[in-house]
Amino acid sequence: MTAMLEVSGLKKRFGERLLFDIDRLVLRQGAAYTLTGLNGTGKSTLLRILAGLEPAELASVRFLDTPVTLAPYPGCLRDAVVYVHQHPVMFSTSVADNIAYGLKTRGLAADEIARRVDAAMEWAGVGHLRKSKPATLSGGEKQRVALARAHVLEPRLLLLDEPTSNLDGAAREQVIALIPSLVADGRTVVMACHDRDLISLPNVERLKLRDGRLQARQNRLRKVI
Ligand SMILES: Nc1ncnc2c1ncn2[C@@H]1O[C@H](COP(=O)(O)OP(=O)(O)OP(=O)(O)O)[C@@H](O)[C@H]1O
Repeated sequence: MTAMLEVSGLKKRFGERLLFDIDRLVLRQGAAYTLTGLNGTGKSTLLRILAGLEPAELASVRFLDTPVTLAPYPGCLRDAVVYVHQHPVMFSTSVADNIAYGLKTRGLAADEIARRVDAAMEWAGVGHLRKSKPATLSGGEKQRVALARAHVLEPRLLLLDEPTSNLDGAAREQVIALIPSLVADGRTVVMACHDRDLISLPNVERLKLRDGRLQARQNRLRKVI
């Protein structure tokens, strides 16, 4: 499978503290990964670095085999990588407006935006919330709207920070059920999480941050990368 993102020599420090030192990380096209590790090991920080939102020391970064910089990504890649925050911030207008926002900033035609927003809301099961104010949504509904808002942009790489945290029961299951379809169409998905059900989803590989290093686990094989 072709590499989507290849990062070498990634070090993150906060002041004197070296949070992690990753020799090499390769995320393949159309692959899904969970990023696990104890609290404070740096999962959110790593996602933010990969999203181009947080500076770090990097020896090299390649996106679809082209050398790029992170923080910031070049303009052409800003649309290709989407980060979904653990507690998504939304405009106080309506659910539909929030999902449409990114498409409007890209200058798409109004009928194309309407078509894509409808499809994304249906995909996430939030069509009935079209006119609702985000402040009135439950945690599970808000997370599904955030996923619809990311999905509608058709990113190549999706970085999800604890997509099921603070959810339980049906709300959690509804979010988990959306993940496999995100990987369709050759997208790459990385989810920082502690959720056993996400970790054990079929065809999801596990990246684990431990003692400042990143370990890749595939089935019973484990190697330090
Ligand atoms: N801006 C910052 N300045 C200094 N330290 C920071 C900063 N941001 C994060 N840290 C520290 O870096 C460490 C990693 O934080 P991060 O949120 O990435 O961990 P995490 O693995 O996602 O944790 P959790 O599972 O609790 O969400 C923490 O000890 C945190 O306090």
